[in-house]
Amino acid sequence: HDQSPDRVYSEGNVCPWSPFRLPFLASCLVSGPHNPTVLQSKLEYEKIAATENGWNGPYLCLGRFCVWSNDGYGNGGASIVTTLSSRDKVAQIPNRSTGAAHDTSHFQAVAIPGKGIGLVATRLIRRGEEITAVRPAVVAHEDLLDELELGSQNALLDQAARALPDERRQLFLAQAGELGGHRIADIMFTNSFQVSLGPESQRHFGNFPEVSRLNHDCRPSLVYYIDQNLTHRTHAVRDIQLGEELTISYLDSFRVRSVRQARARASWGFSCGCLQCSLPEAEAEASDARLFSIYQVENQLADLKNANVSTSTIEEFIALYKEERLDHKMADAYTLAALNYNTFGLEAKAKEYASLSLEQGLLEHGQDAADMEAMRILADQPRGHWTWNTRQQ
Ligand SMILES: C[S@@+](CC[C@H](N)C(=O)[O-])C[C@H]1O[C@@H](n2cnc3c(N)ncnc32)[C@H](O)[C@@H]1O
Repeated sequence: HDQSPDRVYSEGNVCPWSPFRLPFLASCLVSGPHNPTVLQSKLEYEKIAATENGWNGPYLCLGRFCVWSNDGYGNGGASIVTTLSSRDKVAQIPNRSTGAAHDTSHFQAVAIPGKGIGLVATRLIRRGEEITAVRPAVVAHEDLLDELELGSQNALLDQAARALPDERRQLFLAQAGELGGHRIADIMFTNSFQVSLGPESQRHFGNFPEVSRLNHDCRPSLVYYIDQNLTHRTHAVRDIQLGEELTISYLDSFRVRSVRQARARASWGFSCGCLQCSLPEAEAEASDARLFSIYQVENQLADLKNANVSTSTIEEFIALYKEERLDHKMADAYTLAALNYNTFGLEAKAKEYASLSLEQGLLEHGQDAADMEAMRILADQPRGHWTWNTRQQ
């Protein structure tokens, strides 16, 4: 079976169901009866078919999931495969957000030995710079995988790709696939990020073609988060030299090397050869041991009443993070340090680490992150925070 993008795209085995989109595929105008939707009533259809903030559709519904698309959304259009309630959430997001222009002048895509294509810096990039800010091309509800059989999942994803404007669809189809099989599903699984539209029941996969060329490193040069407007933002977490690769971490950075490598193989089909994974055996063992120590000390510090904690525990904790080169994970470490210093009534230290947490947190999580408010109080008025002087030195 030929799975080339062109073939999959032109198969036309699923026709747009919505009257808004019928002219979209010429073959569908003359094809036989095709109504795969499970919507029960005309009323239900009319409710669902209304255009919301540029979201047109549904083009196809299977189970409780439908496909909608919006040509004016974000970076050249997007399709969503989701439920009606999640569609409503997406429709509340403005089509464009400030600062979400995609400036590519500071990096370029090149072949990287053993990694396919990757992005490298075309100038010195300073820590803290925003590198990309892009909206998704395709967003798909995670529950598709549990609730629909494979053929239906693929039909919805095909329809989502088909409903994208031409240029956006070409960019989407140009992404790497690693796992083989159905081409669009492969693209989604190889290149997607977890996107939440609220509670767990609204977890989605988000595909952002402009950042799909970022390869993995266990100690990456960029951090990313996806904000409430579904904008995927990356920032440099350290200075990046001209010609150096821009990377993100696909994996849990706190796992030992063997686990990280097994997960990279299982999910993306590569053996991680990053600097941290390529350490000589003795150093790799020392790195694994440090990660275990971080886990233990973190548990101690998270209990703000733990009597065994001293200021040297906090110092040791921060030193372990730095030695382990966890530049991209410092926000939570600084938060814990600030809170613990405050429990000892050490005002200057509490302020210092709260400020560091705020600065790093903006890069890692954005300004809406959960701990930001507590850190703002601590950076400004440590004595006004409930943790002030609650523990004896
Ligand atoms: C999201 S894509 C990244 C861009 C991809 N290299 C490309 O050519 O489009 C993920 C795929 O890139 C490759 N990749 C990413 N990081 C890698 C690494 N550290 N070492 C080897 N291959 C890597 C794997 O093939 C993986 O499935």
